[in-house]
Amino acid sequence: MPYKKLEEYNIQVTDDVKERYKNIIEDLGENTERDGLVKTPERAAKAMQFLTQGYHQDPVEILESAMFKESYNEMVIVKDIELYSLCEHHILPFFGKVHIAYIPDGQIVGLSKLPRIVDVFARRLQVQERLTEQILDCINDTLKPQGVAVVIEASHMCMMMRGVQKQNSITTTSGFRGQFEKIETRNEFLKLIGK
Ligand SMILES: Nc1nc2c(ncn2[C@@H]2O[C@H](COP(=O)(O)OP(=O)(O)OP(=O)(O)O)[C@@H](O)[C@H]2O)c(=O)[nH]1
Ligand SMILES: [Zn+2]
Repeated sequence: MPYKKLEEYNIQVTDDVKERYKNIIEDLGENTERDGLVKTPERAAKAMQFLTQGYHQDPVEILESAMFKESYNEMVIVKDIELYSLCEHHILPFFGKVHIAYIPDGQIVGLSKLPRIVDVFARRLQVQERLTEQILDCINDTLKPQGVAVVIEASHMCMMMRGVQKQNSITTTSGFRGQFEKIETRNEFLKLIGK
């Protein structure tokens, strides 16, 4: 089942993670018996399951559920897709925007499926580079378009709240397949997304 609903948290996982969060919160110097914190281990366990639900979802199934034969063979761009993911080194958020383009080769995909597969890969422990490639490869291998391009611009909380503490740096990653390996096509895409 591709989309996990809030009531579908795994009870066993919630219980296990809840107990571990309780220990972590106490180790960090807090009192898990005080009013505001009594339910926090359970809330955190559910939040983390939500934020990592991508491990249990199938992006190929999502794309294949809405592919349609069409002769349109110009560039299709969905830009400014909101991104929220977790850096695998610190388990802190990184967030920003994803821009996706593809040139169909006989079939198009339902537009909403592109942000949906972004979420499937983003809701895992990630690095921005791998996230970029996974989105790219999934579209390329499933839809088999003439070309596909992905650009991600993101800010990493692990570089903002801690570590180097740089508030304004933005990391850009990109990947291009097929027609987008040609400089003119790539430039047209970059121009259309305002880069
Ligand atoms: N390439 C890449 N690096 C990331 C990403 N998210 C976080 N990092 C980096 O992962 C690195 C982990 O480096 P370590 O030296 O092991 O960890 P650390 O001591 O906490 O490093 P600092 O963040 O520099 O304090 C850091 O440089 C992070 O900035 C990502 O998506 N891609
Ligand atoms: Zn990090």
